[in-house]
Amino acid sequence: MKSTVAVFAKISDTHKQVLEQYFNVLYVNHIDELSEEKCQEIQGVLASGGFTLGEEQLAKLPKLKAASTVSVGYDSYDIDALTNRQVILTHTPGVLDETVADTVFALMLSSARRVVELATWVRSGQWHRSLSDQYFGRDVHHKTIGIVGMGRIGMAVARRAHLGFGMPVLYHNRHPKEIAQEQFAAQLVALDELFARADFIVMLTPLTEQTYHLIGTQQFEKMKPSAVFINASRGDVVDEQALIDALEGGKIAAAGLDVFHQEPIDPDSKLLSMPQVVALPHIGSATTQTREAMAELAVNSLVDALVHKNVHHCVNPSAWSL
Ligand SMILES: NC(=O)C1=CN([C@@H]2O[C@H](COP(=O)(O)OP(=O)(O)OC[C@H]3O[C@@H](n4cnc5c(N)ncnc54)[C@H](OP(=O)(O)O)[C@@H]3O)[C@@H](O)[C@H]2O)C=CC1
Ligand SMILES: O=CC(=O)O
Repeated sequence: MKSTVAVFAKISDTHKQVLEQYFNVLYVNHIDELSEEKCQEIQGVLASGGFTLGEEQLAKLPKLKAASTVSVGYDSYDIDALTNRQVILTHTPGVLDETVADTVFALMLSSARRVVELATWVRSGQWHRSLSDQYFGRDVHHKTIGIVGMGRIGMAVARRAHLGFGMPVLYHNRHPKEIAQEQFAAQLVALDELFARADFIVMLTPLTEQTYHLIGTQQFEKMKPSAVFINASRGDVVDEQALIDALEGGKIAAAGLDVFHQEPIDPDSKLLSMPQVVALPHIGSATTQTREAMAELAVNSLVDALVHKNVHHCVNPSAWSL
């Protein structure tokens, strides 16, 4: 008999067909849409990053064995609660690295060269003569990049920076990443040193108890006034009010942000009124190809876990009991 899975993520018909081959599939927007009876049947969940799965939701899903998120970050999933309940969580590392690195470079280039600000200026009919120096931007090539979180995506950013843009690479991790040293001459430095030396600072750590508000006033105070801050990790890795203060006070030159404390961001946020801020709606991995590859991986991991009793890309393998 087929087991039942609930799908909270938006997936294509191809991926729906794969799931339907193996499972009774319930497509839902929110867990509250499911009757108590239906919840009792659910053994698997497929959801997006940002989906909340903790004690409260687990209490409603007594038969849950596996959850699969169409994201690499899993900070909205309570791993201890899942592991205590012997529910495995799988995610989608690797397949999105190059696309997210492209987004990071889009943020670096657009905030340094004032692309959004000046494109808006052209559209509003203000381009009457050649540009005066008050609108000039800053170079990206050959400037120093500082990557906080030299993991899979950090490496893809470092490759672009080193090979494509001739940028010296600094990074900060808890552990040295020798391959980054060998391939990109990347130098491991303390967080404060990275903030003091880099012209472009790129946040790429996961959000954890350790990285919550890792960046605040103390780090922004260390930055060069000409430096640009990029966040493509999670909003809460940064104290957002401290970032606003640093931008307003001219302590840093600009920011390129794909992630925020609150998503979607409040349209009245001060960040959105600052011309030196480029704000994107959390689109790091949002290309058709990459989102398809992520969904495929997430669907296959769920099938593997529940049907073939194999576990791939699991963040809590100690929960494995299937
Ligand atoms: N904007 C977007 O759309 C996207 C955002 N993301 C975000 O990017 C994050 C990174 O993804 P990915 O590169 O695959 O993850 P990885 O696990 O490969 O890399 C994370 C890196 O962060 C470092 N790190 C972890 N904790 C700390 C800490 N306390 N201090 C300093 N460094 C730390 C790790 O090194 P070490 O263990 O040595 O400290 C590791 O090198 C995701 O978790 C997600 O939040 C991912 C995809 C898209
Ligand atoms: O933010 C996106 C992810 O994959 O994590």
